[in-house]
Amino acid sequence: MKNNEFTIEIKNLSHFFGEKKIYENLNLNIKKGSVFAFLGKNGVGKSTLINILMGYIKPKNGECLIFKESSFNLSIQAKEKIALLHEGFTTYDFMNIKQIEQFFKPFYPKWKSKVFYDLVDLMALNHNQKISTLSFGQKSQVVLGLIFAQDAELLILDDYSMGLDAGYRRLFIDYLKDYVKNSDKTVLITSHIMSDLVDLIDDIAIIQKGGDVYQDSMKNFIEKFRCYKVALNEMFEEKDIHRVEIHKDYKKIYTFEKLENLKELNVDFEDRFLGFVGKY
Ligand SMILES: Nc1ncnc2c1ncn2[C@@H]1O[C@H](COP(=O)(O)OP(=O)(O)OP(=O)(O)O)[C@@H](O)[C@H]1O
Repeated sequence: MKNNEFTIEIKNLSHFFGEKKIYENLNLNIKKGSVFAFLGKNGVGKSTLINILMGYIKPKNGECLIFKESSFNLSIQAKEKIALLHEGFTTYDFMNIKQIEQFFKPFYPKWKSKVFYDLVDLMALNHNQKISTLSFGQKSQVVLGLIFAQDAELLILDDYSMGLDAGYRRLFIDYLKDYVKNSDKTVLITSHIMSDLVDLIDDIAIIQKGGDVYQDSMKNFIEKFRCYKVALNEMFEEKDIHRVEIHKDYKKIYTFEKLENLKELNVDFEDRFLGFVGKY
């Protein structure tokens, strides 16, 4: 983290779809130079937040600031500094690889053609191949090339992993690490693939159905949110327990408390995340 400036400020944000509450009075600050992950199960409102941040949806209440400007009314100068990868992003399918690079280039003052071709050429495709004829994963790779080539100050990646194979996903994460290293670039990321993310992320917000949001640094969450394996008949005070997971011969207790005389299990981030939000 480079300083105390915020790239994104979300203030008292509330949003509903009809009767359905997505958030109520959500407050989040995303520090300049940090990687922030917005996590949660399917359908809790991750993409909705990104839609609000990009000005596609007007929230019922509250405001979001990006580079200190209202997200609903961003200037062109601010938009030029944001690269957005949206879930289900479709490119201009009728163009070929070369044409799409040429098409995007004039919109972004800091465009880096080399970055685009470095990424795309890893697939060893002919630059004259039409986007519509690429496989789903190959399309995603072209899209990521278009995103990184923008050299944006703020990267917003909504479910970046769609369709990428394991090798390319890792390559992408390595690219992202380089992108943020020694720079003031800020990244907001949502993903369902947790194992990729742990080393990369500074801060997390875990959103739950009904709008409850947990916020902390990744480091604190991993340190403070504990898992214990205990006998089925062992009883605990409700205040000590975040979630109980019942197995055939034992149960797992997930908690922010340090429970004396119990053996803490060494679980990975994905287990902790699932212990926090529940599996189903
Ligand atoms: N325009 C809309 N009208 C009504 N409901 C909507 C609309 N857009 C989203 N929703 C609902 O709001 C909730 C949040 O949707 P959203 O797409 O933000 O979830 P998400 O966390 O990104 O999910 P996923 O992980 O599956 O991508 C869902 O229940 C969805 O059905």
